[in-house]
Amino acid sequence: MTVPSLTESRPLNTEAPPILDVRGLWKVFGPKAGRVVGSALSRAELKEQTGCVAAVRDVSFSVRRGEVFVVMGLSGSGKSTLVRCLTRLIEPTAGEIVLDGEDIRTADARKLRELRRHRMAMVFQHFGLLPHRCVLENVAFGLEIRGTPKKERYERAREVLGLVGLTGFENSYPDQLSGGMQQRVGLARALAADPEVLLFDEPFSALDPLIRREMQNEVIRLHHEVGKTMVFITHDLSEALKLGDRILIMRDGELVQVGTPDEVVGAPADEYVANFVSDVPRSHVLTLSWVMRPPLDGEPLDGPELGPDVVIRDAVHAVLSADRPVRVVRDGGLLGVVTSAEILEVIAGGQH
Ligand SMILES: Nc1ncnc2c1ncn2[C@@H]1O[C@H](COP(=O)(O)OP(=O)(O)OP(=O)(O)O)[C@@H](O)[C@H]1O
Repeated sequence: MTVPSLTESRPLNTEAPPILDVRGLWKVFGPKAGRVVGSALSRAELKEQTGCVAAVRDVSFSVRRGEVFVVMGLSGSGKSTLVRCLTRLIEPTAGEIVLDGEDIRTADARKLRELRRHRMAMVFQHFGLLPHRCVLENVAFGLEIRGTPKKERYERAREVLGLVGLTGFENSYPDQLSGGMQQRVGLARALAADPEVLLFDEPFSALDPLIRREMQNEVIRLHHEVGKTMVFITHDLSEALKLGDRILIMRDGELVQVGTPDEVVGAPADEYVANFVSDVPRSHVLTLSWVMRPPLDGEPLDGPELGPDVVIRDAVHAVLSADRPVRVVRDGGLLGVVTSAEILEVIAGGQH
């Protein structure tokens, strides 16, 4: 598999308050859907006995402000349904959705429109651009609907086009642009409204691999630059590991695990996740905190220092070239030590 590039470890800000809280969310398609909520039957049994499909089953999670939160799972696992439920593009069958203190489930039509236009913008796989409008007008479209005066909305559109690297293409039409560029326009359009949360529904899966990687890097860069909260759907594990601060893994509508990339790879919740991550080179994802150990009696403690969030791959040279154990230190406190033995065990272990 493609190896995610995690040269810069990104310690998660666990202090950040949640911006989005989802509790006990269900979406059941089919007749008398409400009756299926709470059922312990498997998806297949439910389908057979009730004719209903439980696309999302009792899913709860919180997204922290400024986080890139990835929802990952195989086709049919319920990712799109889950994310569409967040803005009620699909009406949930049961559960709570709270955005920054506001209950989305009880929002009226006016509030919902405002929510979709201003607060949670979606970037779709198939761009959804207006073919007869130029790039500038496409990006300004959301602001136009919102009643923003022309001068102001064009100014904002130019600003976000600059952010996504499309300055100079304002007057082009969508069919004059490559897929990657069209998706940049989609991204700019979502950013133009300055939403609190950006939702991405498999935005890059129609792009060829090189462009896809370029767009992933673009998302990382934009995230550093604008610091937006992002909920990103993908079925691609390497994309999830590359982009996610945390990853929610779904199977058959259910949440299987939520964790940071190193948690998902280092401590898979079950066999399903373990199989998923079995091809990931552990040294590229696990951090020193996974391999450090307490110092032994008499072991020298004046070796070089590294932080616990440094990815093993990036620590290899420092650890192997040190003639003393590397001290793993946070805020001046010694957490443990790492020597060549621990590093080589991960590398020699290959996939395991
Ligand atoms: N409108 C609908 N009516 C009935 N069943 C539906 C409907 N929409 C989705 N489903 C079913 O719900 C389940 C979850 O679908 P969903 O599209 O959310 O999965 P996904 O993980 O996003 O898959 P993909 O990556 O293929 O889009 C699937 O079994 C799908 O067939």
